[in-house]
Amino acid sequence: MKVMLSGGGTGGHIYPALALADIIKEKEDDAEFLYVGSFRGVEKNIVPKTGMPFKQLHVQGFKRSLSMDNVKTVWLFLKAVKQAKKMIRDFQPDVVVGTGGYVSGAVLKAAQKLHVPTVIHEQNSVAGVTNKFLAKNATKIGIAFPDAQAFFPKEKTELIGNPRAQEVAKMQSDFSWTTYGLSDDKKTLLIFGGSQGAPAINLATLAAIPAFNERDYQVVLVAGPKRIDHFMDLLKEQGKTLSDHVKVLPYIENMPAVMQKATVLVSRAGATSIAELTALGLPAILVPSPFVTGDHQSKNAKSLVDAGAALAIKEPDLDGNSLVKAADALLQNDAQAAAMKGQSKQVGITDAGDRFYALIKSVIKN
Ligand SMILES: CC(=O)N[C@H]1[C@@H](OP(=O)(O)OP(=O)(O)OC[C@H]2O[C@@H](n3ccc(=O)[nH]c3=O)[C@H](O)[C@@H]2O)O[C@H](CO)[C@@H](O)[C@@H]1O
Repeated sequence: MKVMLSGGGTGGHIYPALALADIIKEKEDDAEFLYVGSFRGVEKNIVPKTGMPFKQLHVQGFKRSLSMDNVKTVWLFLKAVKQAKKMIRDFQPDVVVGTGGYVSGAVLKAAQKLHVPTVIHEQNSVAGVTNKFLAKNATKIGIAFPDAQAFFPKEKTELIGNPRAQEVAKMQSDFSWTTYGLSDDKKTLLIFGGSQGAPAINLATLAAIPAFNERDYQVVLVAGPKRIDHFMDLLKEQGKTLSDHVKVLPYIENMPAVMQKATVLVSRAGATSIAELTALGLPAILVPSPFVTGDHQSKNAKSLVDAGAALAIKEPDLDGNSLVKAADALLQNDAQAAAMKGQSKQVGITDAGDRFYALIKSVIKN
């Protein structure tokens, strides 16, 4: 099987594509892949490290206001479609899979024009702009939340979950907290704000540091590669220090392995993070980002809160006190954490990768 993958911009679009590739490789060891990403998104840092062949296109997003930049966006898009067509003719994929982000718009549009089967994956409960644009001509559409069905033609849409969930659920983690100078015998609160870190979560954690320094559980904040320096500057300015059991990191490469060893998670309500934490049944405190299309993170979070699988704190209500209160509620109350774990597992779709693979197989012409 020859599969062209495209998804870009943020980790939430990239990791599902990579998880799908791993599942295909497990089933067909002669499978071939080509990943097409953008020059701007984080895929340029993530994909080459996997050893997968990687090509890039220049694309950019639309501005919401009237702007000359939008003329450039259209011009870049048309140019990218042309270049993508050449990549498709050279690689001759059996199927082209798009997991969201502007670059996947150009790549799948090119495939649709060349009559190559296309499958799109929507990770959120609210469909993204690119997937809505591609849906009409897509061969099949895989969704991760039942609510997303409303955005797509019913006859070609299937609830498959997020393949990253299966990857995380199956992984045998040999990660040890000693990697970060912590103990494997203590409970650990892992805090991260999506793949890029979140200022509001970082600031609340900063305010909570004196309390966390006093707790008997460990705390790890992943501040984000571009945000950690600012966090450390503020920490110094405020005259605060980190105790031995509180750590701040820029990014965690092997997040699925690390998540397996966490006790409670504080996270944005990005689709991939949710797929991962429900696959593990990890009790979570979700802080939905208010800055995303259609407020989809609040809807993602609500579906978990309604199921008793997570707590949520709205960003305006998030501060040091509310963060510590929610963390204590789960880390100092084993019964509540255990109940949430059970509910979270109920929500997770841990065979999402197998379902995605079946969907891909169903569109390939023999
Ligand atoms: C701000 C924004 O537009 N966010 C969107 C983006 O999420 P974004 O990419 O920020 O977040 P997601 O929660 O979907 O995914 C984050 C991914 O990054 C990984 N990770 C994170 C931190 C780290 O240190 N290491 C690491 O590997 C997580 O394990 C996860 O796999 O795409 C998602 C999927 O369409 C959407 O639901 C989000 O609303």
